[in-house]
Amino acid sequence: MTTNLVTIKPEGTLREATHLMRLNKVDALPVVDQDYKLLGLITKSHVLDAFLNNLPADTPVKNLMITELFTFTPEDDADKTWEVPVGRVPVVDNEGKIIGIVTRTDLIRSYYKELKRLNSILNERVENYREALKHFRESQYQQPVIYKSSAMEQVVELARRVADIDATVLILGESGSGKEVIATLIHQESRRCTENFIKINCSAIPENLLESELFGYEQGAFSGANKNGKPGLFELANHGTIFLDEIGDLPQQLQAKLLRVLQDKEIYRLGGTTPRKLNVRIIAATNKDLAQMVKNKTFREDLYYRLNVIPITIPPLRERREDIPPLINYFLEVFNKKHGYNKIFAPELVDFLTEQPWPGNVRELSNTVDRLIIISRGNIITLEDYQNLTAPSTKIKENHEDLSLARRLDNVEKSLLLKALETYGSTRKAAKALGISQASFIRKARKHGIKTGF
Ligand SMILES: Nc1ncnc2c1ncn2[C@@H]1O[C@H](COP(=O)(O)OP(=O)(O)OP(=O)(O)O)[C@@H](O)[C@H]1O
Repeated sequence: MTTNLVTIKPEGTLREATHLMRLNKVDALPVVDQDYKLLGLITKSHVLDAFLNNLPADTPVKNLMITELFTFTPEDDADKTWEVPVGRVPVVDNEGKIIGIVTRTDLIRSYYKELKRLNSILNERVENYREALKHFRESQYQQPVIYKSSAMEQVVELARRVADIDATVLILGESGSGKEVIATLIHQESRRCTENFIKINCSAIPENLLESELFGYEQGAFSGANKNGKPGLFELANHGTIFLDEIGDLPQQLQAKLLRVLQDKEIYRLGGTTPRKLNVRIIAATNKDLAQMVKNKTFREDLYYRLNVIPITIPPLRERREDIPPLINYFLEVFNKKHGYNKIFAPELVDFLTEQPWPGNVRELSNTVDRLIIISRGNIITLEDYQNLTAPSTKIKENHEDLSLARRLDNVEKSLLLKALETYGSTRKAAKALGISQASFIRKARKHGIKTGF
């Protein structure tokens, strides 16, 4: 309601009323006595009628005002304004004194304000749900943890034990050894399992986008940003778990921010000044030697200790070869279903893969099973199928007596480079797996005509 009232006394004249209405841009004036008791109301149409009827300008308003008024008390619901047949309703206290006036314009203005406020809350909510749903769908495909070795049994047992202690977990292990699988297990076995499990690969997102991805941004934080602002992954993980994969690749500036989140349990969106309280369980993972990175000063020591509350180390597959046969069976089931086959491994191939030093990790084994299902002709996948897959060029050429040792070594080198690149997806990781520098990997790849993107 409007409390800043312009009123007129009953003795006030038509001239004064016209002047007051024009000056204050109002369409009506409450007529009050010296104690501000409401006596009546004079409106623009009364004034117009008076002049049309040639009433003199000094006629007192008490002669024209309406006295049969709709009024409200301060406790009345403003919505009642829509129920009365007039556009403005004076508000009076229990002594009959006027304390304000409610007009339909007032109502529309306040509805408009409220609508804008609700709209922005709604937009923020919708954005939150949309993002959460996206991540939820991505994590829909849940898979079991397959193992037989006692080494993995210990890992799984520890993961289950810490699942319900809300402490931060740091999972260490080579690339493709199953760190994400264990992180998922921890979330699923924890009290937070009905909430979001948000995964983020810190090395997969460009450094300049990572901060807004993690912490979100307020509206207008930067050009090109969503105009309603955007929640970060931490907010989406609220009450649930966030899995920070490849934490060793987190840029230094964000290491400081993450440390603050861990300490204060709140975040600031980019461009924001109000903190948002968070209740998120953090699981981090890396294939890097974080302790060494701390020594080299490329990873903050304080953050390392905050993350390393419960370390879980996953041994590489070559150190737990008993897991290979059940993993093969599991991947056969998955990929047979995917490709519509019903193939099996010949027992000697399973023995061969279990006995020979397996060069990769679980991811490579999974890729190998997938490809063997696709390329093998029969329903039984044989050792020969595997040899054809892993070193086709060397195998064929071995039959040619005229190949020199240098050529043969070249062929082996080429197929190793190709396989590493295919398995690890980047020259950096492939080079690391082969124990050579990235520059040397790229040089060798060029020599063999392998495209690396450089
Ligand atoms: N014990 C397991 N049982 C079933 N599948 C597994 C197991 N371990 C790993 N995998 C599968 O192997 C692949 C690699 O596992 P995962 O992504 O968990 O490895 P990672 O250590 O997180 O890898 P990166 O360091 O590259 O992120 C995935 O497809 C995963 O489903």
